[in-house]
Amino acid sequence: IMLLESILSVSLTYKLIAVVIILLVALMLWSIHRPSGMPPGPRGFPIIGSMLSLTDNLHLDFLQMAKEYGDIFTIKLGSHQVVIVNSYELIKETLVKKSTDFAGRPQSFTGKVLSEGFKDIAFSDYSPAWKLHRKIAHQAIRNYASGDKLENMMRKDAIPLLSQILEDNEGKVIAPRPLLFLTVNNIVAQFCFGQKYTLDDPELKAFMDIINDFANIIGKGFVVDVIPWTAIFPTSAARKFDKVNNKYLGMIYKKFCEHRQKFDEDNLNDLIDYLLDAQRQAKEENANISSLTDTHLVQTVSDMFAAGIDTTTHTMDWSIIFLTRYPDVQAKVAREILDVIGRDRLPLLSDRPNLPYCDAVIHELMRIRTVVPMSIPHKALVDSSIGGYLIPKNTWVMVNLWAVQMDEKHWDNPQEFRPERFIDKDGSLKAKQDNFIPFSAGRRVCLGESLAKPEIFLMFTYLYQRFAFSQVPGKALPSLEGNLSSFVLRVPEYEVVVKKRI
Ligand code: HEM
Repeated sequence: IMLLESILSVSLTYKLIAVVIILLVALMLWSIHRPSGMPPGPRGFPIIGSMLSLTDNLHLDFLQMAKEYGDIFTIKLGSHQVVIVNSYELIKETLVKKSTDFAGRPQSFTGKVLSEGFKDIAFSDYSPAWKLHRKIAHQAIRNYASGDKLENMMRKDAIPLLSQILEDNEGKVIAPRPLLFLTVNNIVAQFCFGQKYTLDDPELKAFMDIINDFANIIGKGFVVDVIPWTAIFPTSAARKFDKVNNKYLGMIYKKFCEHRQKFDEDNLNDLIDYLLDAQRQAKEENANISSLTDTHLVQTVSDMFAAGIDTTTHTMDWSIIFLTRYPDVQAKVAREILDVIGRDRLPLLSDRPNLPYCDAVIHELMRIRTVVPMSIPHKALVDSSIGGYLIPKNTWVMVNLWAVQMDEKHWDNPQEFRPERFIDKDGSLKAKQDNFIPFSAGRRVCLGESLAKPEIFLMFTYLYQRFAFSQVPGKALPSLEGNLSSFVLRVPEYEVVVKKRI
């Protein structure tokens, strides 16, 4: 009897093991299963999908994969099927023609922490609250950071400070990054909360460290964003991320509270004032303020601040790197500015139509090193399609802006830095071009485009009117290779020699 019992129990154990193995295999097969009708692509491994085949520079990986799988393909990242769209036509179908279908945002772990539960603009899903905050932020840009307001802000404070520092360093080797950060920070911080900084201000340094820390910690994303159950293993990176995020939000909350204390509805000066006034109006009208809580307001400021500084600083960094490598282009830019504007006054926004070469160089810089090359991930809000392929509801969709701006079918020798490609036969800037969408397109198009474009134009023309940048003697030219990290194509540390031009 004992022998029979042990045989039965062994076989029961084996049966159980067999059942577990079958379930695991089924789970693994299910995890790499792709609904039929979706775009083709690599199958990947169970659980991790194709994560191991990706580098930091996703835009380059995806461009390479498009050669094998086509302009639209599906890749499994952890537990998510992600559709990658690589051509202008298909991106237009996704973001413009089917704008509402794909206006969602994946509800990622990182996004949730950064946005205190998706109460911001950039990470929150398509919703009435998102629409409301986009509208308010847009109006605030129009009121406080466009046209004359922006021009005056830059001429009065941000640019003289930058000029002074560069003049003090005449003929010396400089690292432009902190100076560009200071300038852009002064513009965005003035717009957001009326603050100006000097280079040695500890608060400026704290903001700069926070933005660098975010870039280093978040990198291409956390595993937990694509394999959510790994959240049960708190990593040191996750702890560091929490710490930096709390420090950052703490600084924005401080500005917010200071503004609340001295709020005067008849004297609105910046984004925070404007948001507080929107909240006040909603309260007075007894409207539902569930999407105008203090957290929502702080999150709008946090988004504008974070999205507005890194992008523009790195665009200006790329300008110095390319124009140092192409001194003939730099000389031509300076000649055009001096011919049209002269030496005695600073450039104005109204000079733009008369500076087509400068405009073409800015366009070419934003084409060849688009600073947000993979945009921000989108999500299908309904069952839809792209290029005839099925895209089920909730699928993550990423558009490869880099692939569009490097498309050999549209751009002649796209790797070549050639501003003339944006100039017409009659010498003027070409009209709006297809295949040039550095700010993305459709409902989620960059909210700060109307601030970034004039800001970059003014900074660019101010800089090259007054200063020349050149290679540090005996040192290699700064690298043209960027590194994609938390959405931005970052410039590696670099140095140049600065000389006064006028
Ligand atoms: C060179 C400068 C900039 C570039 C190239 C750029 C590019 C982009 C891109 C590609 C997106 C993603 C659009 C999408 O999801 O399809 C985006 C979103 C966004 N940008 Fe910018 N950006 C720049 C500057 C700015 C500035 C100056 C601000 C604000 C002051 C800003 C605020 C935002 C916000 C809030 C979003 C999220 C919009 C939403 O989800 O509805 N950006 N930007």
